[in-house]
Amino acid sequence: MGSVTIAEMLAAESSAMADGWTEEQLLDLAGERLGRAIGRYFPHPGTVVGYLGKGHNAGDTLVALRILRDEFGWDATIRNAWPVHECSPLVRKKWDELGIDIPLEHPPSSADVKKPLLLLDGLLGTGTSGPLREPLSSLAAEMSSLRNHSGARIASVDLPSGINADTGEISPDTVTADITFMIGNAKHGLLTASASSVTGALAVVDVPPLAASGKSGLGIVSPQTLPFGKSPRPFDFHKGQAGRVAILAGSEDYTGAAVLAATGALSGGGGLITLFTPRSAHALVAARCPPEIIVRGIENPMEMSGLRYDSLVVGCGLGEMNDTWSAALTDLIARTEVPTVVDADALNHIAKTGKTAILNDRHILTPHPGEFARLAPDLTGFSREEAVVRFANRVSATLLLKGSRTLVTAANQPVFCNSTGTPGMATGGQGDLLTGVIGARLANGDTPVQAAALSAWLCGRAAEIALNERHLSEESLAPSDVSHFLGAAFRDWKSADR
Ligand SMILES: NC(=O)C1=CN([C@@H]2O[C@H](COP(=O)(O)OP(=O)(O)OC[C@H]3O[C@@H](n4cnc5c(N)ncnc54)[C@H](OP(=O)(O)O)[C@@H]3O)[C@@H](O)[C@H]2O)[C@@H](O)CC1
Ligand SMILES: Nc1ncnc2c1ncn2[C@@H]1O[C@H](COP(=O)(O)OP(=O)(O)O)[C@@H](O)[C@H]1O
Repeated sequence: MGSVTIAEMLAAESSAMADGWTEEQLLDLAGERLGRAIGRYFPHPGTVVGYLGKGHNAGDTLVALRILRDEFGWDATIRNAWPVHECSPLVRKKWDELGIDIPLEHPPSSADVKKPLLLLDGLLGTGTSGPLREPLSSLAAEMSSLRNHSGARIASVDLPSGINADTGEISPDTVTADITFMIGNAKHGLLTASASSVTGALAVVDVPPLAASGKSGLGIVSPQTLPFGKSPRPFDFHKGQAGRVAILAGSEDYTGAAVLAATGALSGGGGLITLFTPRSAHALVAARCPPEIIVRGIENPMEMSGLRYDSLVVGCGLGEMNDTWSAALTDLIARTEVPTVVDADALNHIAKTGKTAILNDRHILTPHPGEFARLAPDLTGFSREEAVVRFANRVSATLLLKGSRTLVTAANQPVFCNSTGTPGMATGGQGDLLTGVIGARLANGDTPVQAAALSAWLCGRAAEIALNERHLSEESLAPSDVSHFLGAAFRDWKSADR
């Protein structure tokens, strides 16, 4: 499903109203679902402060505050830009229903509130016109200061106040959110690369009467919008059906990359995982691998030919290769008959040898921006969205371009933006784990685009869940922590609980 423009969102609202929905029913439904989505995302209740403008975005926020207080145990309070009598009639009604008579007159003092402190940005929604004006810009600055100096987190309602939700253009005072809960549909401008610095992670709050399919070629990876990967395994399922994953990874210098890829394949649902690694690294890799992984030391990747597997993963931690390994790796990638994830040093190998002609629709390429620039130096002047489309069409492969807003596409397909993840993932090894998860999903029969999109979502979600553990922080989060929470991420995908 493509993301929507504001005009398409308003058309969806008109169509819902033509079907008999009232404005208030839509706002109540949106606000209640929003409140529950926030309550699940921030599972430890503390103090939540709703920052209110005067439009319906404030109305959604008021309803969500009620849900967070009554169903999730948060202390709820309000900071308002305008006196209640200047707000829209529906906002006044929702304010009454919340029953908070006295809003905060000063910024919440982090010393006096129950922690954690969560700020809901309900200053502006789709009724935004131009850059933030007073009194909203002062409240936006206050939120920013609380985030930067007092450990507050910010959840934006529908969009970060100050952004243009059609173009992604950011005005100077735009609120910087940790996560943005988009009401009903993903908003086109919020998926653009420039917007990710203020939206944070993204979530879609499912509001069925407002669901619309936009004309944009940009979609979002979320359980609300993608209809696969939700069914339980059949009761008589066996490991052969979960698939055999073969991984060619590691070297004396990079043993961990191989271990993480294998761990990703295991936690991602692979049935039988065999890790092939240079013989010189075998003892070290085997000692660090989970016991479920079969580890084979090889002298030459040609030893893998003729073996039976359902997906192949190549590249993590292979390092610099001699001529024999280079030639064999090219051969393995070119001749593969199963879906094959090409990552890290295998991508560098293709860039160095210029052999992009060996790529086809069986390949899933997973470059980070540096690797992508090496593969496609001529595309550096294009936006990320434009560059992935051009490159995927050029090589006919599936492409996952990593980043805070990871993109997934394939030849002649829409571009999907991942919605999960956190800056805590900026640590070496997160990509190796992801590669292994993709290998497992492919072995389970997902299409290349499904496997890449779901795996990016799962790794990002697992990282978010890990950060709710009190002993972890953005600074301390490691790929091995993320792997521990892949199971919880699968549960959230299946139940669309994020
Ligand atoms: N669409 C749907 O189906 C549903 C939508 N829903 C929700 O409603 C939200 C949209 O609500 P909305 O239309 O009331 O607009 P919203 O942004 O809250 O306020 C606009 C007010 O702000 C002001 N203002 C504008 N720009 C400004 C600026 N730069 N700086 C300062 N002030 C500025 C402007 O005041 P004015 O300038 O006109 O005096 C205007 O009065 C939407 O995002 C979603 O959350 C849900 O309830 C479910 C159904
Ligand atoms: N700020 C961020 N927000 C969300 N995801 C991130 C962020 N930074 C990194 N990631 C994710 O972490 C992974 C890093 O991969 P990569 O750079 O290949 O690491 P490595 O090669 O060291 O394993 C990618 O999946 C990327 O999308």
